[in-house]
Amino acid sequence: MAVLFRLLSLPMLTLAAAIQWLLALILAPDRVDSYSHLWFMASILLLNYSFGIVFWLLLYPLLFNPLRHLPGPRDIVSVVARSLVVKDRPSGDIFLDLVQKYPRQGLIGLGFLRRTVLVVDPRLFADLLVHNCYDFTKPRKIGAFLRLILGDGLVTVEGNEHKFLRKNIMPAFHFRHINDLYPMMWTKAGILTNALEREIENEKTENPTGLPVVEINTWANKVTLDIIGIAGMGRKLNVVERGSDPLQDIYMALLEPTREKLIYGMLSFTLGHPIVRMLPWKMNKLFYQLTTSLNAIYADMIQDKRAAISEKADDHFDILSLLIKSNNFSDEVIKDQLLTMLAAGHETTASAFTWASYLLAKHPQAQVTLRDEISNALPADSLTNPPADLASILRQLPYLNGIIHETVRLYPTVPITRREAIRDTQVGSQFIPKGTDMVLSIWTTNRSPELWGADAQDFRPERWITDGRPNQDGGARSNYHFLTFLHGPRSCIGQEFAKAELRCLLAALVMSFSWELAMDEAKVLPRGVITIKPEHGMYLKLTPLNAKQDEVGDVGVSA
Ligand code: HEM
Repeated sequence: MAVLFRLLSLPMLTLAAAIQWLLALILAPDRVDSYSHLWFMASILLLNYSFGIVFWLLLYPLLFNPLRHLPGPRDIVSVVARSLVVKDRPSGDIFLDLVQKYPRQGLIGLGFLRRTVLVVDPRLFADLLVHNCYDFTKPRKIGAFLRLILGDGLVTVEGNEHKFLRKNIMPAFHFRHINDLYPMMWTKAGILTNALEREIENEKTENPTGLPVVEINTWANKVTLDIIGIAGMGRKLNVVERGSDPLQDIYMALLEPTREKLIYGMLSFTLGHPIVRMLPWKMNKLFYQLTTSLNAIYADMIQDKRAAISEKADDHFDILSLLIKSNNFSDEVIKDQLLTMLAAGHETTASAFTWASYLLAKHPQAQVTLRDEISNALPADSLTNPPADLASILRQLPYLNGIIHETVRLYPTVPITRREAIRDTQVGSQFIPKGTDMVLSIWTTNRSPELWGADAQDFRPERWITDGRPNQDGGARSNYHFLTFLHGPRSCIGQEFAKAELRCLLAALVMSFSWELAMDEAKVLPRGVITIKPEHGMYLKLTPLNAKQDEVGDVGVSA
């Protein structure tokens, strides 16, 4: 099949036309001379290309494609592209509709040419994500787009380069190391609640008759950036206290899900970014400027860190120190890892925190239950005076952990992922030819009634609790029914880090405020090119529970 693809590709058809023209010149020069050479060549090219078009658009999909028997829609604009720009409903729901339309299928074929496959049966995920993991890579067009923002970091590199990097970065995400980060995360959570109280006070002063309302997603981005700033680079960014930071401004501008950005992402995924980059479109300039600024900021940070390490003024165990001290990587490679860690490590968790606040606003009783659980487990002054075993207390709280897992089940920050087969391979008993685009809808799997039962779409933190203790599978029959962090060698390296952050942030928030939604619920729509966040922000009315707490001190990390 791979040979067929190569033989009938555009360059090969062009080469064949050139060879036919030469042969004609040698074998029948008189007949060729009776036409203009240009006209003759154009006719041969047209003939070859027409054959290519008939083959690829008709013969291949109907007679030769090994995926032709798969059930599924044969639309010209694939559902994958349409899902990015769908209006008024979550993009992931389009795949849920599809799975309902083609019930009990392991694989669903997509698009007219049947070059894309939606993997539905969780038993097949193991082949894609674990057993034959390195037979698949991120699709080239998507990889090129991701590289704009994430550089050649852990998310975008492939094969042996990926194995080597992952092994070297893994120690920063070790269980013990995450445990050591809890006090810092807790302090940052306290700083956030103080900042929120101040914002509410300011709003009350400025507008005494109005309702003090807070847009929580922006605050979530600030606090998670502060946390990854320390864990990733040993840097105190202090965005929550300072109100803004160039890094935060750049990430907001890059990842804010506007319609124009969604269309830009969709076109880059379908046509390829090199083509989109040639269009006279202000988005190209914007992306270029933002990513150039990011690269410059990280290059400076690496210089500073190298200087601190060589002066022995750095005893941190952050990701940047770890990579520099390993002596395995150039500054360029390290910069790309920072690009990846900072983006993958703050926006994702910020979004999960935002969705958890939303779900708790919609379910006031769950908020009360969580508050009771936290106040029974932690002393009242614990925001300023945390217990020594904070990490183990928070890790064992059933309702807190249930809320976190249920939130990321219903709102997986990365709702869809794709892979391209880089060689002929197999998923279950289905032969997958090289070049096939495999789609995994995390959103659909996590919300599937077949896998999670009739209440799959409901918010039920209790499904993550067994005999009063947190469980890890939500009562599902297989790990593969919960895909939020994926599985296997390309699973999320930061999942325990994210859960630790969410435990601290949610516990601190629920200890300090009660809250309700302060916007029209119809406007709460998850949207984004790579990760999802609320398209119109998340406005909450927060009511402080206690008198203002003492200012929370800063963490002992030097810049
Ligand atoms: C709720 C929060 C998070 C969610 C839902 C999430 C989800 C994911 C998913 C689905 C992937 C696989 C993407 C793919 O292959 O298509 C992934 C990979 C990754 N995540 Fe996360 N993530 C979260 C938080 C974090 C954090 C906090 C960090 C770092 C501090 C992080 C770092 C990474 C990295 C480096 C990869 C690439 C791993 C590899 O390919 O080896 N993530 N994440």
